[in-house]
Amino acid sequence: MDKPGIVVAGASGRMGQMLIQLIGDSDQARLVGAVDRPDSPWIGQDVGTAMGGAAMGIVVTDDPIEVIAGAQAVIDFTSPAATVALAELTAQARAVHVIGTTGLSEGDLKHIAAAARHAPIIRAGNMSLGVNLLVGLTRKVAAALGEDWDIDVVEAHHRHKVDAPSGTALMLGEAAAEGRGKSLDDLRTPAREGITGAREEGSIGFAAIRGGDVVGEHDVIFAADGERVVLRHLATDRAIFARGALRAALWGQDKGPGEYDMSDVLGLG
Ligand SMILES: NC(=O)c1ccc[n+]([C@@H]2O[C@H](COP(=O)([O-])OP(=O)(O)OC[C@H]3O[C@@H](n4cnc5c(N)ncnc54)[C@H](O)[C@@H]3O)[C@@H](O)[C@H]2O)c1
Ligand SMILES: O=C(O)C1=N[C@H](C(=O)O)CCC1
Repeated sequence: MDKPGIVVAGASGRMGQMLIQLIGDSDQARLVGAVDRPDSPWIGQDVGTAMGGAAMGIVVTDDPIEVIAGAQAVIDFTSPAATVALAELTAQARAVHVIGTTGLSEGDLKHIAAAARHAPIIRAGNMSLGVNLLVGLTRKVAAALGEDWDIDVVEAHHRHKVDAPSGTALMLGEAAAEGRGKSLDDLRTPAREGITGAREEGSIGFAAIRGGDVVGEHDVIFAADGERVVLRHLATDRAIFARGALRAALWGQDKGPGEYDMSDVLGLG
C-alpha cells in the first residue's frame, strides 16, 4: 500500500516546521500539502525553501480544500478557529484529522464532535508519550489520596504561548478529577488573585508561568499536612509532540469515524 499522504496545517509555526521535517525524513508517510494562514509570508513558497533548506516540491497554500482532497491525514497545530474550519473540511474528505491545537472552547469542541461523525479525529492537548503516561499516574495518585490532599497543576511555557492553562495542564487536572470520581468542571478553582479566601477542600487549582523558550513543564502537586507528592514532566524538544502526532496519523488510517485521543493511539487505555 502507498504511504499515507499527510497535509501539515500551520506549516510556518513552531510545530508545523517540526512536522514537515519529520514527515520529509519518514519512510512511513509522505508530505502532500502545507497550509498556512492567508497573510503568512510563506504562502506561494516551496516549504523546504521557506524553512531554509532544499526544495521539497510542496508549495505552501492558504486554500486547504485542494490539498486535503488528495490526503489521507491532516496534522493540525494551528489556532482554535482554524482547527474548527479544518475539522469540517477534513471530515468531508474522510481523512484522519490529528488535532494538537489547544485553547479550544466548549463550542469548538461541539463542532469537532460533529465532524467526527464522518471521519476519525484524534485530539490531545499533549501528544508525547511521557505526558500521556503521567495522565494515568495522576489519575491513580488522586484516587489513592484522600481529599485532604490538595491538588494544583503548575505549568511553564515559552513567552509566545497564547492560552492558559495549557492543554496539558487541563488533561492532568481532568485525570486528577477522574481519580476522585468527579469532573474537572466540578472541582476547578478560578485563577487566584487578591483575597481569594482559604482553599476549598477537594478543589483543583492551576498556575501558569510564561517566559523565554521553555518548551513545556508540568508539575502535579499533591499537598497534605507535613508532606507533598510531585509528579513532573519536562519537555526539552518539540520533536516529542511531532512524533506523537505522526504516530496518531498513521494509527488512524484503519479507524472508523469517532473521537480518539493519545491513550487510544498508545494503547494506554
Ligand atoms: N498537543 C500538543 O502536543 C501540542 C504541542 C505543541 C503545541 N501545541 C499547540 O499547537 C498550537 C500551535 O503551536 P505552535 O507553537 O506551533 O504555534 P505557532 O504560533 O508557532 O504556529 C501556529 C501556526 O498556525 C498558523 N495558522 C494560524 N491560523 C491559521 C489558519 N487560519 N490557517 C492555517 N494556518 C493558520 C500560523 O500561521 C502558524 O504557522 C497551539 O495551540 C499549541 O498550544 C500542542
Ligand atoms: O508550546 C505549546 O504551546 C505547547 N502546548 C501544549 C499545551 O498547551 O499543553 C503542549 C505543550 C507545548
